[in-house]
Amino acid sequence: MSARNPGISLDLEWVSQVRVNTQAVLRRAQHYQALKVPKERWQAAWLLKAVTFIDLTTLSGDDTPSNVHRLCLKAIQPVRRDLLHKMNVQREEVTTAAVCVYPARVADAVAAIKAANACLPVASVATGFPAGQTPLETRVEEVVQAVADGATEIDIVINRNLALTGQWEALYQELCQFRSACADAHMKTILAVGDLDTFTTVYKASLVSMMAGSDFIKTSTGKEAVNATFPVAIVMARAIRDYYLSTGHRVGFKPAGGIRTAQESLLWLALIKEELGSDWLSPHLFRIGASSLLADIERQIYHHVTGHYASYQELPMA
Ligand SMILES: O=C[C@H](O)COP(=O)(O)O
Repeated sequence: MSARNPGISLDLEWVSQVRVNTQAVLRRAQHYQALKVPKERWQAAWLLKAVTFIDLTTLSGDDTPSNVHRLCLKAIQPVRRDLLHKMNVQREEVTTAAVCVYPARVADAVAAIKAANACLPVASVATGFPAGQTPLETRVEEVVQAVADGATEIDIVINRNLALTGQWEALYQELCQFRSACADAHMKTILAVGDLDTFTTVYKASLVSMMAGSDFIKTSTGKEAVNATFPVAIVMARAIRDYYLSTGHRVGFKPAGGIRTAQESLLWLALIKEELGSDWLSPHLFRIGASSLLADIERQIYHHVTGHYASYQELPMA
């Protein structure tokens, strides 16, 4: 990965000056909603690119070593070999960006990837995911344990209470503790935007998370009623841009939750390119957190290559 965001001292004056123009954000979001996806012949290439941004995720109560093993194999080879061959792409060139699992399944994922002789980051959610309502020591310990088990990326959730009540200093301090518990592992900070009250709170929480040294800011856990939306993405992307212009540190963006179709994934790529520029179209700075998106992308690629849609047995791993 490229240089990490080291964070900066908490700048409460900057935080207090933030105002977001809701109408302007909603108008901009309509622009993305109405965008046309790339023409058929470019589409498959963009879809393959989208695959490389996916944090292939399973976060279910019934996760077991065997379904995590299967998830890892799918992440290592996300698109059928013969389909890649027909597109003149080497299979080594296409993996997902990472797999993302609960802390208790990190060791299973690390073992599965090692057994497959592959190299792929394992991300663990942590800090009392999804609600973040456990004592601070427990949340910090969870990060330490996930790193010890081999996670190289930690998706932490913020304490929404602190954001909703404007306790920015306390939030900053908690996040600094998580960042130091992450050590060399990259920290993705989940704002759980569906639980926040206004775009201004989303922008302020983004800013404080970046000041505390987050490598990525992420929209959602996938468990809130509202997850990744274009308006909220625009607000977070603008916070990332402002932070970069002011500090020179690039922070990544990860929309997550409810992103399920190939078409949507292409609109997300367009949004990132327009809001943050091509530099952000790299797995170092952009991820899509999704559990079922890959299946639809592979189906669309299959259609592109063969001219018809796959039946279940033709894409059994999807
Ligand atoms: O971080 C990733 C999300 O939990 C995935 O959400 P999803 O199951 O709606 O794709």
